[in-house]
This record gives sequence, structure tokens and C-alpha cells, in this order.
Amino acid sequence: MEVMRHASTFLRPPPLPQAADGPAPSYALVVLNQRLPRFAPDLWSHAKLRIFADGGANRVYDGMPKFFPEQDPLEVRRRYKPDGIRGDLDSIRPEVKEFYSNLGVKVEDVSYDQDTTDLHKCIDFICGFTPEVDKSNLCILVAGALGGRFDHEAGNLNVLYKFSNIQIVLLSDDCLIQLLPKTHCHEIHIQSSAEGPHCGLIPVGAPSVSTTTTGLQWDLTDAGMSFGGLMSTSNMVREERITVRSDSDLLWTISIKKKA
Ligand SMILES: Nc1ncnc2c1ncn2[C@@H]1O[C@H](COP(=O)(O)OP(=O)(O)OP(=O)(O)O)[C@@H](O)[C@H]1O
Ligand SMILES: Cc1ncc(C[n+]2csc(CCO)c2C)c(N)n1
Repeated sequence: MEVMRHASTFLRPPPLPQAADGPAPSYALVVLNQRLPRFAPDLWSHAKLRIFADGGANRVYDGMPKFFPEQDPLEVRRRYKPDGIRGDLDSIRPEVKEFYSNLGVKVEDVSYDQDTTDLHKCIDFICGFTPEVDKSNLCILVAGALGGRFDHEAGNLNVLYKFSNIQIVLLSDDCLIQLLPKTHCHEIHIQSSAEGPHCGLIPVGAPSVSTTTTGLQWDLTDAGMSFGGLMSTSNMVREERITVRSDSDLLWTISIKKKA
């Protein structure tokens, strides 16, 4: 089975130290309608493509200048100009929409589709933008995906499953979540200055009959996991390299340190 490597190098300021083997991922950033994480400027620097999901535009417009209190807010807003704004546009404020439109940013109203979330629509946009050959190297960072309304959080988790062939990382100030598809063995390289030690492995889509891990304080050896049964929450990373192999798709979650 092929190995999929994961490393949260986006939590560290660029330039990137090479933490894992293979080429560095090509990052895209989606900003959702929640308070910006404190490391938002670093995520922005890592990304080659940046999209605001509807009200996410208000968050950057209002929030980015607060990270640079000594700088002119207008200059900061101009510097943090996205490649696109997408959504049903019921949350972006009129003056924010006008500001980015005047900068030449395409603001796309996709409200005709009321069956998919704004995050889903933004991932579609990124996929359309990324040539097929580059998709295997693509990693989409989603800022503001956790905390807040549970229906939104569940919708955001669902996007991991809908686009299970693409690496997507849901982020809040406190933790990150990503899907470990059962089609691969997983090797997770812990950025111990920025993440951990608390972590979890959660079988959200379906129970797992057999999961085996290495590098955790409470490793699983050919163990079953399910809601109503065993679940690996409040686990701890013990080594810099974690391995996971499962017969079921699992969510991997790890805490993000307050001071990187
Ligand atoms: N409280 C929240 N918790 C988690 N994610 C959120 C939250 N609020 C918004 N989001 C994410 O940000 C995206 C854009 O938010 P926005 O409020 O603009 O969406 P919306 O579709 O208008 O939401 P609503 O369901 O309130 O009409 C959502 O699709 C969702 O992915
Ligand atoms: C069964 C079902 N439940 C809820 C919605 C509503 N909905 C889901 S995504 C979305 C867009 C949000 O920007 C909306 C309104 C639906 N369509 N179908």
C-alpha cells in the first residue's frame, strides 16, 4: 500500500524547513466566516492561491489590520488581496465587496446552488484552478473551520469526505483536522514546536475493524474503533513520526500550540 506523508509545515513561518521526504506541498488557503486564527499571516505566506468564502472576506478585511497595528489598515488590506471571493454572498458586507471588487478581485455569486456549502464551492474553484498534474501535491488549508456552529463544523468535515482525493486541513486556533483515507498507509511528521501533544483518531464515516498505529502514547494494535465503542481521543504523540494504518477512513486531529 502506498504511503501518504503529512507534515504541518504551514504552522511554521516560511521559509520552510523540509520536514518530510518528497516535494514540498503546494498550499492553497480558504478563509471562512470565523475569527482569523492568530497564525493567519503565516498561512497566507505559505499559500499560492487564496480564496475567501463569502463572509470570510469580512474577517480578513477587519482582522488582518489588527495583526499589524503599526501599519496603515488600507495598506494591509491591499496586501492581503485574495485570488477570488465565492459564495452565496449573503454575509459579505457591501463596502467589503466593493473594496475587493475595486482591487480587481472577482466576486462570484453562486447562490443558485443551495445544496453545497460555501467551503465546497471554494474547493471546487481551487480544483478548477489547479492543473491535474499538480493535484497530488496540493494541500488546501481552511482557516476558521472549527468552533462555532456545529452544523457548519459538520458541513466542513463532510467536505473532507467529499474531496477525499485532495489533502485538506481544517484549522482553528486550537487544533487541526484532516482525513486519513483507508487507501493509504499514513506517516505523520509532527512539528513539535507548533503542534501536539494532544491528538486523536476518530472513525467518523464508518467503524474501523482494524487500526494499527505507532508513535502514540496509547497505540492501537489491530484494534476496532466505533462511536459507542473505543475511540482514540485524548491521546498523546510520543514520537516525531506517527504511522497509521486502518481499514476505515479516520479523522486525525492534533492540538496547535499557543506559542509556536
Ligand atoms: N460558526 C461557524 N463554524 C464553522 N464554520 C463556519 C461558521 N460560520 C461560517 N462557517 C464557514 O464559513 C463559510 C461561509 O460562512 P457564511 O456565514 O458566509 O456562510 P452562509 O452560507 O451564509 O451560512 P449560513 O448557514 O449562516 O447562511 C460557511 O460555508 C462555513 O463553511
Ligand atoms: C437536506 C438539505 N438540508 C439543508 C439544505 C440547506 N443548505 C445546505 S448547503 C446550503 C448553502 C449554504 O450556503 C444550504 C442552504 C439543503 N439544501 N438540503
